[in-house]
Amino acid sequence: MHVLTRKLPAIFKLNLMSSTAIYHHKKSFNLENGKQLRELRVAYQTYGTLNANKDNVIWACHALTANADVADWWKGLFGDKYLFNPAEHFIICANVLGSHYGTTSPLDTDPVTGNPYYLSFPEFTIRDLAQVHQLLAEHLGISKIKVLIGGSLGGQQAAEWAISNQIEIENLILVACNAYQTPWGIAFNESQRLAISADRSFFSQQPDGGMKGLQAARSIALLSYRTYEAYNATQVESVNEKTGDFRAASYQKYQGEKLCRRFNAYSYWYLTKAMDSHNVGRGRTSVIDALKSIKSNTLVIGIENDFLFPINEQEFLGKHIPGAEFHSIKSAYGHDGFLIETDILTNMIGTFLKDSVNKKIVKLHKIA
Ligand SMILES: CC(=O)SCCNC(=O)CCNC(=O)[C@H](O)C(C)(C)COP(=O)(O)OP(=O)(O)OC[C@H]1O[C@@H](n2cnc3c(N)ncnc32)[C@H](O)[C@@H]1OP(=O)(O)O
Ligand SMILES: N[C@@H](CCO)C(=O)O
Repeated sequence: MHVLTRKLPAIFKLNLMSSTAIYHHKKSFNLENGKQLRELRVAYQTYGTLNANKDNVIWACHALTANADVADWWKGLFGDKYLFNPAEHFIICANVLGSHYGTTSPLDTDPVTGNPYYLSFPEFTIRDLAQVHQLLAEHLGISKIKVLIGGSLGGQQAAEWAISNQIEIENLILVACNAYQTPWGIAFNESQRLAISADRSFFSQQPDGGMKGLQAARSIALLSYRTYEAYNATQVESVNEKTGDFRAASYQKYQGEKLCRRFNAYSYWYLTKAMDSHNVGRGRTSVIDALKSIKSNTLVIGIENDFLFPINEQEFLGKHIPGAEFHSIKSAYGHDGFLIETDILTNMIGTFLKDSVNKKIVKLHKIA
């Protein structure tokens, strides 16, 4: 199978209007669990220019398998002709800790042993991912973010970062995410890790170890990202005569292979564990108190038929984040709709940001 022999992907497809950079954090990075990474490298991409007032920063946090090139994976919302465009904004997106698209990951060499980490990479949490964003912001001299946005695992990071209150975040946009990972979400992730660990090559500690397992993991994950309706709309057979070789089966295999062409099982393993760790209440008085501490103007968007992060999870965020607006959208795609329904997101977010500017003007008038 080609999935077992394929080389790891090139780190980035370069985007012409953007610039890609690496931040080398010169000190050790302390993880929430008390462990340390002696070296930390963060790959990030910027688009546009920071203005003189340093108040045009749009920071996007990516989901499980994406990378720093937000104009590629969130095209329609980010890019030249879109709501978040480089002519107006200074857009930043960093590849998360543990992902191999340029940031320190299990495929890197452990400076202590001189060998690649693979399964000796320390576990990390969503809070650690947010802390890495904070370090990058400090390195870039950014003390105010106009809009912090993320969907799914990206939204989890954005929520954690906002709660940490280390940087001013004027507007926070949380899409298809939650305040803590539910038993349902953890069960999906564990099932995917079971698939990976059933592939004994995962323990070979090679860059392409666990690829058959990763293929199965993506197939399981896809069921949580999509819907019954979507499969009926796209994978239904045109004839009744078949007893095998079904389209839906080939789709699952293909989607698994497609991920294996651009991802690795070790990053996937650690990132799903980070997702499981998500709980904004950990070490704080409660989940609700943590949400109540958010100071940003917040928009929460949920997808009505999101099977993985059901809409009640976003309603909960909207209810407990002070002054938050909550909206729901319909998407045939279910959870993955957050990556695809960019026209709806553009309208919703555009209106929210305009209203937020108007509210600010009214507030200033009142003060004057
Ligand atoms: C460096 C990089 O690679 S950038 C990384 C890009 N990805 C990310 O950032 C992660 C976020 N993105 C995603 O999760 C996804 O791309 C999404 C959700 C946005 C869209 O998912 P897609 O897989 O593109 O869409 P969809 O589910 O409609 O599947 C279409 C694909 O399945 C194939 N397909 C459809 N039906 C079948 C079938 N019955 N059998 C086999 N293949 C099938 C199509 O030919 C198409 O193939 P292609 O992707 O090679 O063109
Ligand atoms: N489809 C997304 C995961 C769902 O949030 C990704 O591959 O990053």
